Amino acid sequence: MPLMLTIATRESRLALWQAEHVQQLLTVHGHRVDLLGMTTRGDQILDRTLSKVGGKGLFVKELETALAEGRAQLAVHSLKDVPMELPEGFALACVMAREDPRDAWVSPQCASLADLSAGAVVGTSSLRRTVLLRHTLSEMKRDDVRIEPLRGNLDTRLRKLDEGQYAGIVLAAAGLKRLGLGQRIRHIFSTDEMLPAAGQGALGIEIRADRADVAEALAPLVDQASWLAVAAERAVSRAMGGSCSMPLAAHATLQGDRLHLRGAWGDPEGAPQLVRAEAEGPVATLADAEALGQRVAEALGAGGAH
Ligand SMILES: NCc1[nH]cc(CCC(=O)O)c1CC(=O)O
Repeated sequence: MPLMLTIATRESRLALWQAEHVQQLLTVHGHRVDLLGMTTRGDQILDRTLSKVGGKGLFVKELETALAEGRAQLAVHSLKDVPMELPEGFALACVMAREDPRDAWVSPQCASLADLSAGAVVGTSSLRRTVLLRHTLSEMKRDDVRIEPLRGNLDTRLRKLDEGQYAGIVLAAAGLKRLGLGQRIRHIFSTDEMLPAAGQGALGIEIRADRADVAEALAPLVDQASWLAVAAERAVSRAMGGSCSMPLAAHATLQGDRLHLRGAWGDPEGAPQLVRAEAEGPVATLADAEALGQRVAEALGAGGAH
């Protein structure tokens, strides 16, 4: 049955692209879809790293209020920014086909980390990227390179790079590609070089748990392979008490019916070594995928991650 739907969305260029993408797909399926743009606390606070001001929830709370009040029926999220546990009454109703999950190196001067001059500054605020970069730079004997905070939406981050505040920055390839900025990518880190964040590159759609009709409308947009992979990744974060204040990477790939999941953890204040773990097995359901995530989390914990 065709529905009249409103998508609550943040107003960054990336969030709007993502909301419009879902709007288009639902329109093709016969629904009438409007957008409701809103500013979240996470968009307003730009001077502190997210882990210090309350983490991922900052980007979704206002959107959830709009769902609760019936001003909107869907919220489209970068799954990476969605807390592991949704509040009572909300559900993740759809995970869509994943974009490139990897991290990208963006730099006007340096084709790769190897080109960085002595004492160069690299920008990122993600604890995960920080510990993975420190690990790689330490292996390259490049402890002179400094990693400094970089916040703001994609355009802001690129502007800060272009103003010369950083020699290079690390961003999700997915966001750059979605906004047609793929030509700014100098190098895409392989998942061996830099293990992605749980959910990176995947879009998730949140609804009110009591809206079975909306869930049904979203069913054609679901990509089950992507959902299995991100369910396993998010289970690693969840089992580790995850928030974005955790220097944790988790990435899964599906081959046939077998999911291969890798996790990595680093101590932001400690040695540049990483704790790594992986698991592999057949998955038919989200619960199977989550059990694999649980195993990797336990192995990371046994290896010293906390
Ligand atoms: N934390 C911000 C954020 N959330 C999702 C993306 C990229 C798109 C995605 O992962 O789907 C980004 C930007 C970035 O990390 O460079």
